[in-house]
Amino acid sequence: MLRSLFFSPRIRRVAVLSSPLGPTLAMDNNNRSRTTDSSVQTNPRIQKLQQIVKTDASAGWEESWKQGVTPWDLGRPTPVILHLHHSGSLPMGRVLVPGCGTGYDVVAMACPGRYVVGLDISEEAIKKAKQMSSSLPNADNFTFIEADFFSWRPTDLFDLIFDYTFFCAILPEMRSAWAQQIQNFLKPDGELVTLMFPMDDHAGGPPFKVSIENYEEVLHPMGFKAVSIVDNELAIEARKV
Ligand SMILES: C[S@@+](CC[C@H](N)C(=O)[O-])C[C@H]1O[C@@H](n2cnc3c(N)ncnc32)[C@H](O)[C@@H]1O
Repeated sequence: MLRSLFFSPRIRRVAVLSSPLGPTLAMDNNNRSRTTDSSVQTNPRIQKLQQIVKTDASAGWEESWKQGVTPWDLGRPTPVILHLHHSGSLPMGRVLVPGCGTGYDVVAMACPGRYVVGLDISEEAIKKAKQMSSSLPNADNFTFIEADFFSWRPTDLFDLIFDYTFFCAILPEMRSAWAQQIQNFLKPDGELVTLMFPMDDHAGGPPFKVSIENYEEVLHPMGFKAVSIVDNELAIEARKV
């Protein structure tokens, strides 16, 4: 485990889970990550994604879904989300998953008492998410919405936002706007849980490299403080950067 931090309950909380230290990843005392892992840069499917998305960030995502270039898609819920759900560690109420993709995590967290909204800019992604989930027994506990996270206006605020591979998918210059929307969408005592990936040294994206400092830089001005930063022991092998 890296560290756990607790702050006054009056301060908006953010729970951050980082990927575990991979064999080539080192963290110094300031938690700055250094790694020589180049898997993100050398993965041909990620290179293809970057070619598609760099032409036009919004149309590019739709195109990547249409072409089936979705190297991030696990085909199942994120293991740590299942663990947090089954161990009763997630808040009930309303949950938002921005950039939800096929929506496995949306479905995994949805239950009586917890209504989950999956949001994605891609029509094709939302179509796939609905196809995957419409006949599930908990279908009344979630919904999928096609919208741009940066211009969307929800009718009700959220108790929890779960961000996984969305922060790293957007252009780094959009990160302040991301934090502003997180602030806009959460209830005053709401929580953000985000899995930090990829914590490496590569250039370009998506996925763009992230660090704890990158999150703090945009979330601190919004009044967020980390309450917990822990290794994600359940990260799948390819995401251990
Ligand atoms: C790297 S994928 C992650 C998908 C999902 N979170 C997962 O882990 O399987 C990023 C997703 O964000 C969506 N996206 C990109 N920009 C967006 C935006 N401005 N608003 C909403 N969704 C967006 C893309 O269509 C894509 O499905």
